[in-house]
Amino acid sequence: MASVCKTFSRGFSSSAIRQTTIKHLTVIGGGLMGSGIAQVAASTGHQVSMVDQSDDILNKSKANIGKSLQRVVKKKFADDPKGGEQFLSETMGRIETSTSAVACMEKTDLVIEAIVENLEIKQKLFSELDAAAPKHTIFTSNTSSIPIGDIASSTKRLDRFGGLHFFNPVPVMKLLEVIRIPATSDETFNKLLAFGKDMQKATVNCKDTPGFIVNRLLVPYMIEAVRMLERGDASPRDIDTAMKLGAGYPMGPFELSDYVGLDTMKFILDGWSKNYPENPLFRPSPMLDKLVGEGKLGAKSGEGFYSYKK
Ligand SMILES: CCCCCCCC(=O)CC(=O)SCCNC(=O)CCNC(=O)[C@H](O)C(C)(C)COP(=O)(O)OP(=O)(O)OC[C@H]1O[C@@H](n2cnc3c(N)ncnc32)[C@H](O)[C@@H]1OP(=O)(O)O
Ligand SMILES: NC(=O)C1=CN([C@@H]2O[C@H](COP(=O)(O)OP(=O)(O)OC[C@H]3O[C@@H](n4cnc5c(N)ncnc54)[C@H](O)[C@@H]3O)[C@@H](O)[C@H]2O)C=CC1
Repeated sequence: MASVCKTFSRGFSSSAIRQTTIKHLTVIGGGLMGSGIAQVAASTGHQVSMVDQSDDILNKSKANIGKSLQRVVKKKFADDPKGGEQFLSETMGRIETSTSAVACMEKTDLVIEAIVENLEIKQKLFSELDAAAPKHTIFTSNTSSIPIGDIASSTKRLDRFGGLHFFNPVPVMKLLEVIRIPATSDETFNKLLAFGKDMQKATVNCKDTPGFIVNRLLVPYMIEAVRMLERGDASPRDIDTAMKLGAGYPMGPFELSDYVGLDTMKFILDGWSKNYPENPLFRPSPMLDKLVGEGKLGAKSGEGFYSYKK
């Protein structure tokens, strides 16, 4: 049943017709991506359960969502502070937190998984959820690089499995890649596309190919920048300046690497170099391995290619 819902997300109209019957979703992982997905889902009228491994992490995730919403409110409600307060409290009120994904399954229409980029851990999670979730519940992963089919193979609901790949920062980036595996039913795929519209994202249809569309092009570009640094051809600052001023990118490749997380970059590269050893674009990077080994994961850890310590 279509219903009218007020939405306030950045850059879009303030009211929209709801496209889907997805009312409740469970976002698993409250990190960089999960918290952004939970925020946008709640601000577009969905009830959200956000799951992570501890209450400590979840409290930080909620605090980050609060900060990000303040930025939205500052802009959208510049002349209406009361409306801004109401929007903030209503949005936060739609997000509940839990340390048990299984416990959230009973009431959920859609699962979006945004945990660590590791196939075995994702498969273990989904096989547990498959046993607990109602029949109609659709499962999706926000993976950057792992084949959706490999993750889905841990469940018995291949027709109700797909990929929803958001971009960082989720409240700002307008794109959503919607991925289908051969077994995804038309009904599921159409529901995912409609959900993307409800989230006020522009959707593109993707096959389950490595990196889908964006990362198949972006990962080789970012790793080539690291290899340029490894060869001593130019400094991170000069490479970043060159790509921003010479190619119009909002961030240079080193700023973006620190922003997405060097651990995530390494997980992607390790997976692809193992699966496609013949492709030189995907071979490991000693510099990336060293930084991650030293715990330098980018902005989130205070240091990566650049330092963020105050
Ligand atoms: C080898 C492996 C590599 C791949 C790894 C996998 C990654 C993936 O799977 C897929 C990805 O996500 S790839 C990353 C995609 N994201 C990008 O490329 C971001 C590039 N950067 C930007 O767009 C801007 O610098 C950015 C928007 C971030 C910041 O913009 P500015 O520099 O202009 O800074 P601000 O003036 O602070 O922000 C501009 C407007 O955006 C609002 N904003 C920023 N962050 C926000 C946030 N977290 N929440 C809410 N609002 C936010 C900010 O308020 C401002 O708004 P306006 O005042 O309206 O302009
Ligand atoms: N960082 C980025 O720019 C992007 C990342 N992605 C993908 O999104 C996923 C998450 O990435 P990030 O948010 O960057 O990672 P992150 O490291 O910021 O957050 C991951 C969260 O998952 C939690 N977690 C790990 N195992 C869990 C489990 N079994 N149950 C519940 N929670 C668990 C962790 O405690 C952590 O809070 C990955 O698959 C990544 O490839 C997709 C698009 C962009």
